[in-house]
Amino acid sequence: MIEAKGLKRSFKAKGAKGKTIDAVRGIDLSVREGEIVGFLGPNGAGKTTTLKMLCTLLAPTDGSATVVGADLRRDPVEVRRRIGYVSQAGSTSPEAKVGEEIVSHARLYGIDKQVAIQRGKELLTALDLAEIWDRTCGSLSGGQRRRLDIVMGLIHQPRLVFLDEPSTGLDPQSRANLWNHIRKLRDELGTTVFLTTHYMDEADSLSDRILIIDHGTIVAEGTPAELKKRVSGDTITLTLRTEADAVNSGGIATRLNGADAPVIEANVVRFHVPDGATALPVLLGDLTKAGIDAIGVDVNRPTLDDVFLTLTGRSLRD
Ligand SMILES: Nc1ncnc2c1ncn2[C@@H]1O[C@H](COP(=O)(O)OP(=O)(O)OP(=O)(O)O)[C@@H](O)[C@H]1O
Repeated sequence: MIEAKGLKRSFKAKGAKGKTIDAVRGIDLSVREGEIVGFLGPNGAGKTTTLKMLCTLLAPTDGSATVVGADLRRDPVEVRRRIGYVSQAGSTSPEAKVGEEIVSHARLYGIDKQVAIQRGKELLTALDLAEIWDRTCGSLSGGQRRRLDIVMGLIHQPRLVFLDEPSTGLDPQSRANLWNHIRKLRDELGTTVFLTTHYMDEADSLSDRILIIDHGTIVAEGTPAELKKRVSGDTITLTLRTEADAVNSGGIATRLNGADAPVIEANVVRFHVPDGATALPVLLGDLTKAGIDAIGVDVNRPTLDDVFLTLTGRSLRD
């Protein structure tokens, strides 16, 4: 669906003569049919610039790409026909009726009015919006409007859709609902989805594969589970009855396969193991054998923020 090599985009910095900002510094990326790929990075990392290049809205300074089989530089018109693009700002005007917006948008792609009405109604139903055809766009909730934006982006049946920060501004319930609908689109229509986000929970729960971008460069890629495995493993936190038990437990913990040096604070012991789920029964067995009674145990899996922190030394939240 996407094959990009050395994509680069620089901007002239305002006010500073001759100075340039390297927003995207030569990235390679590849997206397979049917995948949901999340492009995750902090503000200013280069996500929107990359997306706009792939959607033909911004010319690359260097590099090349094929998008749904069409060459980005030589055949941008064909790329545009084959993709859907849902911008952060959305594409509906508040006073227009939903049905009219859908039909006039479809007409831009040369779609016959009757076909547009039929497809529009099917897509609205698929996104749980069956009843809104005659409503004005401005009367919809934030979550409904985002889903309507997606309907507009899909009206010409693209095989690949780009979503720029799809859930920005939505409450937690509407975000989770939107994610379910995006997954359903992929499952039922087979639409490939490429989305940008700076929310790690969005990337984590929605993406089959994540590309992490920082300062215009892709710093890691993989499934959410693969990326988290790159962090020093799971954290086990043991709470014991006494400080002496904590010291003894620390000694037992170091004998676990792949465990790092434990940090002991009063009656709490904290350390990392490659896989908490397999280490825990062994640890609890060893503690029982030593006559030590743990009063609390927690296993925490790394988050994508831990991944970003390990890779860049900064938090995604900063
Ligand atoms: N038209 C422009 N002129 C000058 N600089 C720009 C322009 N567009 C983007 N930049 C700069 O390029 C860098 C990357 O911006 P971009 O919008 O791609 O980041 P982003 O990861 O999408 O961030 P956000 O999450 O805030 O949307 C930033 O430093 C930004 O200030």
